[in-house]
Amino acid sequence: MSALIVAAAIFAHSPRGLRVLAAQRSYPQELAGLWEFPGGKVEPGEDPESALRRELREELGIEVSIAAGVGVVAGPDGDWTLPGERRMRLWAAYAKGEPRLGQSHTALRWLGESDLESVPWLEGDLQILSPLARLMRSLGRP
Ligand SMILES: Nc1nc2c([nH]c(=O)n2[C@H]2C[C@H](O)[C@@H](COP(=O)(O)OP(=O)(O)OP(=O)(O)O)O2)c(=O)[nH]1
Repeated sequence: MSALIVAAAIFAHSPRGLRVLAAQRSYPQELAGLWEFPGGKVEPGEDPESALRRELREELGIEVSIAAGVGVVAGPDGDWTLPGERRMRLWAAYAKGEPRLGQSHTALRWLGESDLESVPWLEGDLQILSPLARLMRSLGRP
């Protein structure tokens, strides 16, 4: 069984439309500077959604509510396949409160669906950008 990573596409409504939070990794050196969905590894014995909530609390100091009617942003096989025998489960969520920059990241940025490609994402996340843009268009519609 490959290691499960849990992460969130955290949305916020802004006057210019729906935005999603991208976070720039601070470590390890080979990933530093690349952008990701905040999250991390599930610890032994932890259920995935609790792991997600713990990571978001630790990394950004926020609680989230999972987006009603969306839940998980699924790939072709549900969880997304990442390089290095990893899988990632990605939830659509809304932040309660403003995310704060912690030790894990060097920058946070709210991106609209048309500027998702304006930052260099981790390689495994590139497959998610088009489905995410589609989801953002549908969620952003009145
Ligand atoms: N959080 C996150 N990790 C991702 C994404 N895409 C992607 O390939 N990964 C990879 C990078 C890492 O190899 C792995 C996540 O590990 P991590 O180092 O963030 O996990 P963690 O917060 O539990 O870290 P640590 O305990 O090792 O410090 O998954 C993504 O969008 N978000």
